[in-house]
Amino acid sequence: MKDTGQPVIAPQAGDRPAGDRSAVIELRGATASLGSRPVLRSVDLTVRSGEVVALLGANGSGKSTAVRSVIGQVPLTSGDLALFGTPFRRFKDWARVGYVPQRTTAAGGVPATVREVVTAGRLARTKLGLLRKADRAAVHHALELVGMADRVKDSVNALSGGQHQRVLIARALAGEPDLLIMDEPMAGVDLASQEVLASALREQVGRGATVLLVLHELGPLEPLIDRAVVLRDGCVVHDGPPPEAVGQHALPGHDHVHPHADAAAEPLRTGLLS
Ligand SMILES: Nc1ncnc2c1ncn2[C@@H]1O[C@H](COP(=O)(O)OP(=O)(O)OP(=O)(O)O)[C@@H](O)[C@H]1O
Repeated sequence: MKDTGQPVIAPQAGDRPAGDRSAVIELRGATASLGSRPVLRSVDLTVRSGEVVALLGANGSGKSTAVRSVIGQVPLTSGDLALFGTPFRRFKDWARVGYVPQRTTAAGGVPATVREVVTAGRLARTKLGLLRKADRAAVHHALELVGMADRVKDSVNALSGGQHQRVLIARALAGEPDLLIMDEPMAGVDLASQEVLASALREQVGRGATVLLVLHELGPLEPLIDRAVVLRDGCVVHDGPPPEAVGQHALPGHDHVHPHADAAAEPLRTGLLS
């Protein structure tokens, strides 16, 4: 196990045996286009039960498209996808999957409360949409995990960007997913929220969830990550141990323009894999 200088609270990546665990996500030769532009080019990506995999790459390399194809939002033009061993077209068990999309800066039009948003993440687990005691407990636990249990009655529009992101993550956690997919969960999130999210994720890993994360840097999640898959121009160029904490920024030719910077501001260059 790496000495990260951080307190060890829950299992770290190296603690979990690789074994021959079953594939939770299996993408084989996946090709996808957006408009006329090929965005994924024969991507192979396998995530096994209990693994935490980071999907890395420069802006526009196809990371979001890859995860959106896994949840069926972007159709594959060729290749195969299976979830929990079931071919995608027959897969119905969406209650097992939690998804946190890439954060947008657009304010929501409907002023939902924190409780409403997080409860929405539990609906697929309920019977006929009726919340039982266990459902309410799962919603409360998810809110506690992200440190938002005292804000249940607040409108999500009243929250900071980091708090808003915590609520979206709580929504995904409320369903107690076996597979958690998050697209840049730390982007635009303040340091305090990043720490809260890292510990929430640690709890998920501790209970055996499988996790696929799109990241532009490993940051505080680094100790949890088993494997990194790096995309470049829609192709997998690395599938193996995660780059060292500063390694990805140190590699030659890296230049990542942060996607969430204020459009009017000078782009923040973090130097990620390109
Ligand atoms: N709706 C769309 N129509 C056409 N092209 C698109 C669309 N959405 C994304 N693209 C293009 O597809 C490519 C891959 O985009 P994608 O969002 O998957 O990359 P990414 O690696 O997640 O990038 P980022 O780090 O900026 O989020 C980019 O060149 C992008 O401009």
